[in-house]
Amino acid sequence: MALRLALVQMSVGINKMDNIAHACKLIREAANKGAQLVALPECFNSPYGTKYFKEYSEPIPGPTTMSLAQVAKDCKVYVVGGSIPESDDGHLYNTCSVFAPNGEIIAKYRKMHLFDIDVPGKIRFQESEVLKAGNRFATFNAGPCTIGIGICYDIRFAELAQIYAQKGCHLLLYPGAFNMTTGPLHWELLQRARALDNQLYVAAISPARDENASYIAWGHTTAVGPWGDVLVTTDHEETILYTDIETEKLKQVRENIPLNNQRRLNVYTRTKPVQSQNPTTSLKNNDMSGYQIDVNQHVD
Ligand SMILES: NC(=O)CCC(=O)C(=O)O
Repeated sequence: MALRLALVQMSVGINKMDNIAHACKLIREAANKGAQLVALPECFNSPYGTKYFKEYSEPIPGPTTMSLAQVAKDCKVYVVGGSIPESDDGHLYNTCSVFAPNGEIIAKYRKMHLFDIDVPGKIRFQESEVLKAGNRFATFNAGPCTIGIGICYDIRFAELAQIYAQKGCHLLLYPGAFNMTTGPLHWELLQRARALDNQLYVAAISPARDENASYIAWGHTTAVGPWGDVLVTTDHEETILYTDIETEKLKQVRENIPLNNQRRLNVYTRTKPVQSQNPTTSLKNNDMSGYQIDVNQHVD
């Protein structure tokens, strides 16, 4: 049994209500062409940039998610609502909501790894200046598939994908907006790496490129199979890509190359986090100083 997926590489402008209406129109188009699950890009109701997030933010449920809930219900499709700037309790998050064909929100994921990079002379971006990171995984079931959600920069963290694989995911969806510096080399490579590491499907959904935007997206929405093969991809214009997710393929690849039975977990166990020496300070969410792989460990 297969799940027909539509990946919507949509143009995003500065008018929030127009962006929402455009997303709904494209979801209807994909559903009319037989898609059972329609996925939108990162930050589809707002231009992508720290200066925009507060102005475009809204609670969930709010105008954007209520519109997506309605279109999911009208079209009887799953909708992976890319991401939007979410406001909650005085904080902003980069959040993906997932809707069932009856319009209910069945999963919500807040970007866990914020996009903070500095490549001198090329790109500096610090999501953490305005956003707070989420701490929760999000999976849901659609037909034969279990699906895990990450957002853009999250794809760089192999651990997240591995945890989703352990949770039984067949497909990982990453709404994303890579840039013109990292996109050309890293965007597809990371999708293929996560797919191959975990022997599952991966898809990443970008906005279409707007050369006049302050942040220029790479585009190239893509889906990769469990063999690491690119199933469908595109350049940077607005378009909708379609592909079928066949859960049986995972079984076949995992029988051919049985990584899951061959891991040497006893050899490469992680040590537990050490307690802070100073009782007045505790480990922050992103403080990995207490974690390490014991490189001297060996098992005879
Ligand atoms: N929106 C993002 O998280 C961008 C991530 C990105 O471009 C990267 O290189 O990583």
